[in-house]
Amino acid sequence: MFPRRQSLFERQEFIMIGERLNYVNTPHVIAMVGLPARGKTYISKKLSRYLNWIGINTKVFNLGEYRRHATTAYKCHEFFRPDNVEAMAIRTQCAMDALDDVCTWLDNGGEVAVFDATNSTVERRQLILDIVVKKRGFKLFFVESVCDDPKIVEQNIMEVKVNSPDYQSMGADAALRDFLQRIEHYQERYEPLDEVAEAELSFMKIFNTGEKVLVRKHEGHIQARIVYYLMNIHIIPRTIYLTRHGESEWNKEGKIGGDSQLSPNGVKYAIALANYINEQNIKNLRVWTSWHYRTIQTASGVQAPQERWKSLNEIDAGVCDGKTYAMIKREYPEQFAARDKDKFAYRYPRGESYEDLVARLEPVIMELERQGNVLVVSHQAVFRCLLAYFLDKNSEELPYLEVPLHSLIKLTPVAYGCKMEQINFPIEAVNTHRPKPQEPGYLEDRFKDDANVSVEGGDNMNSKKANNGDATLPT
Ligand SMILES: O=P(O)(O)OC[C@H]1O[C@@](CO)(OP(=O)(O)O)[C@@H](O)[C@@H]1O
Repeated sequence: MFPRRQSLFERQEFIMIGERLNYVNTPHVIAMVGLPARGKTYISKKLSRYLNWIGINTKVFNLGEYRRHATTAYKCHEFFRPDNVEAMAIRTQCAMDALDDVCTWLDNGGEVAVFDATNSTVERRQLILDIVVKKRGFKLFFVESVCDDPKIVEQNIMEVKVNSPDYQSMGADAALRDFLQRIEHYQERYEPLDEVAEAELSFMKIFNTGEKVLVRKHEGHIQARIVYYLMNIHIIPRTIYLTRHGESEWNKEGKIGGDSQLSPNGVKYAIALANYINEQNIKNLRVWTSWHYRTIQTASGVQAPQERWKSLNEIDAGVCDGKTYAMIKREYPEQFAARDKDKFAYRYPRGESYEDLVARLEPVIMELERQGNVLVVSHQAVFRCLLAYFLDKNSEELPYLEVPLHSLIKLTPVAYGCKMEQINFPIEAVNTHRPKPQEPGYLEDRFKDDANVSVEGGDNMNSKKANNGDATLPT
């Protein structure tokens, strides 16, 4: 019905699909290497979240969980002594079981399996190589985390290990002591990945959480992406602030897309936001906005260096740009129904899909990973994609995540994920969230018919008073 759009995004997606198809034929095992408390689980979970977000079906297999399932005898460091023959047999069996599950999962459509274990001896890595590559024909890439900074190791133990199921009924100090002894047992037999002795392996080594990185024999698109991603992440504490622009004139009218100005309430939000952020005195804050007028206007009072990102522009609604949902339903009923059926994959004619948007936002995520404190001022669909990355939401949930106007989202990295706080500013704004079909509100008047659309006031929109929330607003 609509002529095919020749955009950069389409070309990118074509390349990605091509590579994905190619890649699907050769599933990967990413095997972690390193002493306990070196951030292997952190890397595994984070990598898995990223790969799933870019559309590569990834799952983590954590050997500790297999061990806890197999026996309760691990509650003391003695279990991990290399000369504890009985325990060693259990540990080896657990590794075999986990690798079995890894292979079964990859046989059944999985694309990347992350094997989260110490894999700290040449012998164990050879075993993995035999099973994964020689017997099953999968690709194998090792990721070793090397850390000789006692402060980082102790911080890791206190943050995640003392609260692990291994130490449920033990005090923090006793757990720390026991865990340090456990590390010593591993240290006795630890053989770091060796370029010469293990010349046939593909791997990367990350020293002291990214201070230095060594990459050897990585091959193909997927390994290149993993290497690039892991080179960019850091663990320095920081906060990412996300906010949509203030309410725009088109938001009030229920129109999507465009480049309209802020409404009077939107201007109030811009002032309140700037006051709030400026009062916080956030260290080395950077501000990123899209190229749209409404985000630039919203961020204009924030005192910090500002950058404009075209990648942060709102989803391109193509032929539907400038229309209300009711108009789209009337003028393009098939398109409207198709979007409701699969909102993530649906691409607006001559526009974009949420899937396209994720691809467009990958460089933004990469740069956010590298940065310290950042305030991002962008749009509803863009933030759904970014939040799905940070909060590990799948592609079905993603297009329906709630990102109301006039609220500020604070994301702070914690142990294995992200803490999210939302500050709702008490400034009125329309509600632009369209619920899923069959959910309460789907058939609300504002989506049914546009006969009552008021160009001046947007009377058909459900005006929603933002709740007072936990905001401490400047006076
Ligand atoms: O994917 P849906 O739910 O339609 O939401 C995206 C829409 O949100 C809007 C508002 O309706 O974003 P925004 O105001 O943040 O720029 C539209 O411009 C955009 O098309």
